[in-house]
Amino acid sequence: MNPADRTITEILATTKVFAIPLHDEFRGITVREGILMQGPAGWAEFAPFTDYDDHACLPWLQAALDTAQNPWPAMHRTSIEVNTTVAVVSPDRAAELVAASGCRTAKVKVGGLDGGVLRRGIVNSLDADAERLAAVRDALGPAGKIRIDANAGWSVDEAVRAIPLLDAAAHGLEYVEQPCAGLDDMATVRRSVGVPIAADESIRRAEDPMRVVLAGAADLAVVKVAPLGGVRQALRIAEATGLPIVVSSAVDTAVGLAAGLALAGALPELDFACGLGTASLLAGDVSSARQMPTDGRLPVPAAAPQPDRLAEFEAGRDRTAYWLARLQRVAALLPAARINR
Ligand SMILES: O=C(O)CCC(=O)c1ccccc1C(=O)O
Ligand SMILES: [Mg+2]
Repeated sequence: MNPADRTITEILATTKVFAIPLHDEFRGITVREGILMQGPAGWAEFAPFTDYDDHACLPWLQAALDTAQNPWPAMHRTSIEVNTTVAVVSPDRAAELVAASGCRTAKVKVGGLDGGVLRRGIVNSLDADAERLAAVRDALGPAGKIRIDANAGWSVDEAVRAIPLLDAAAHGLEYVEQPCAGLDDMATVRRSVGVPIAADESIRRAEDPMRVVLAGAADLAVVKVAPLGGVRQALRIAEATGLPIVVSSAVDTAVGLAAGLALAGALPELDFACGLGTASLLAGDVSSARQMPTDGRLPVPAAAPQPDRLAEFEAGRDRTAYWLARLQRVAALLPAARINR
């Protein structure tokens, strides 16, 4: 075994499986689960959603191994402005969460769905979305910014109808994240509405993120460390798009959020608040060094924190077995040159 492969084997032997309850259901989940692992550069998180197949989990593992093995790249700033993230909750709850966050930007889930799962019946939920947005505007005040995320839940017609309506309800939207699934549909919506469009799933699940740019599908790119294969890889992709970047979390623990903050810190330009204010979605965390925004900002970390609270959130026997088996299957997919030379 060469030294790099030996380190990978050693890192994969340090795994701890966590399970943390969420305050409100998000993306159809109520408990966030995943694996932490430790390498020479520190702790790293591997927590692909359970609906991802093994192949789709590969970049998530490469990202974790990269974090465990290598220090962050050079930083261009010391703190990051973040949005608070509002799940599909009641208007009162949305206002309460936004007010408590201290953030000046809120990202609100819309489209009657909360995550990548398509759920039709948008006609019934549009009113609820509008009411939630009005409540968030009240809580933020006129100077605050509101962005919405439809998680690809709309057809072109639905998006073109919903966006002006929600823009009015929010008294102005900063942008709409992933209104539709397809690149051509995104481009059509982008040409048809007066609100900027951000691509998330179109970047994160794509074979080639550059197709978003070629299709004219977005004004901004949402970039997440884990699905793009690590901080360095995400940095390369972000720069290649030439678009303004919003670094976002996958509802990570303090360990995963540190990698997102490192990416945000390393970007040469960063003009929009990032989606890294997600710690408050979790009912607890693996580390006492939680990434909770102060005045809407988070510090850029020197390294991922120690998971000194892990014992409180250690997963049970069955879920631990599930995650370790999953990790083993995904590790077997690592490029051969890296694992058994
Ligand atoms: O961007 C944010 O504010 C939080 C991250 C977020 O919304 C998210 C978290 C997990 C999975 C998907 C998404 C998403 O942006 O669609
Ligand atoms: Mg999104």
